[in-house]
Amino acid sequence: MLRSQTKLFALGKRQLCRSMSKSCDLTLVEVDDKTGIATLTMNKPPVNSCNLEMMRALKDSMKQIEGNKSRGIILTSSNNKVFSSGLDLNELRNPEQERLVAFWKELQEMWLTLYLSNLPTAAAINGHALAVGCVMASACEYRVMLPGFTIGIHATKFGYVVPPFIVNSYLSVLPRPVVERALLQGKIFSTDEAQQINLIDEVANSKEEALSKCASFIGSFAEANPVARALTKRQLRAEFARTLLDEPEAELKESLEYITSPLFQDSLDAYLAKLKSKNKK
Ligand SMILES: CC/C=C\CC/C=C/CC(=O)SCCNC(=O)CCNC(=O)[C@H](O)C(C)(C)COP(=O)(O)OP(=O)(O)OC[C@H]1O[C@@H](n2cnc3c(N)ncnc32)[C@H](O)[C@@H]1OP(=O)(O)O
Repeated sequence: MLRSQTKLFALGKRQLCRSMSKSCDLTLVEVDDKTGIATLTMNKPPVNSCNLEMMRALKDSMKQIEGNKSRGIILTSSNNKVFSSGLDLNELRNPEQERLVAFWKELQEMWLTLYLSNLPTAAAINGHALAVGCVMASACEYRVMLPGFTIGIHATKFGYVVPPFIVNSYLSVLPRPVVERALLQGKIFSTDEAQQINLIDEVANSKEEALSKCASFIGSFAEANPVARALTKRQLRAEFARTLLDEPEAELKESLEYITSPLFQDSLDAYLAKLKSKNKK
């Protein structure tokens, strides 16, 4: 069942099929009646930062789409400047333990749901995709990005030791030496740079074009048996998901210890202050 903060639209009929929410809709799902492809739009102003509720809405939307027998998922953003600014840093700052546990579990589950989705997945990256924003795009099978934006995992710049499943997200797209350098530098790539290293597959000049290229990619599996495709994908991806499938509690414990450490909290304070001061100048 759809959880709150998610809407399901049927594009062909242009009508709202189902809405469980009277508050802000963090995700929007539109299914194209002709192609059967679902577009999952992140819709959390101002910059699609992923707090607990956002990640839950994303996970639930993906499950809903899978349950509706759609042919594929295109992940995109309602903000034409920002695809996603990654984790909501406010969730990590002086966190309350119970919420932090729920938050981190939701990150693990949301990533597993996307990374191991039975359906073909593609990201129409119509804005900056930073940190977990980049991780979500990398978890998809195909990426189309608009020019003039940035993408990358810069966690080391704000004092975070990148956890293995995030490293693996990059490793499933990029060669190991490139991953090592990018993560250690906290490198953020321009659209052109991302295309040069194959972090993205194509560049599109508009969101419509990006969605269309993603739909063509998903359409390329028309001849594949969906069950065989899904099981083969799972087999190919299982190794990189192993830590979270087998030992989520261990990963959780390690991440929580790190997030609550003075080393990380001090770095985060400084980073957040810098982020806020940008808007006061
Ligand atoms: C714990 C680590 C786990 C694993 C390791 C690897 C993964 C890392 C985890 C993450 O994902 S941490 C998130 C890191 N993300 C960022 O550092 C992004 C920072 N944001 C930006 O660079 C910019 O906001 C932007 C390029 C995305 C968009 O720029 P612009 O359109 O100019 O918007 P503003 O900068 O004015 O932002 C509006 C508003 O939103 C606040 N904000 C932005 N990003 C975040 C965020 N990730 N979490 C919380 N809040 C965020 C920003 O401070 C502004 O707030 P005001 O109150 O000043 O309006």
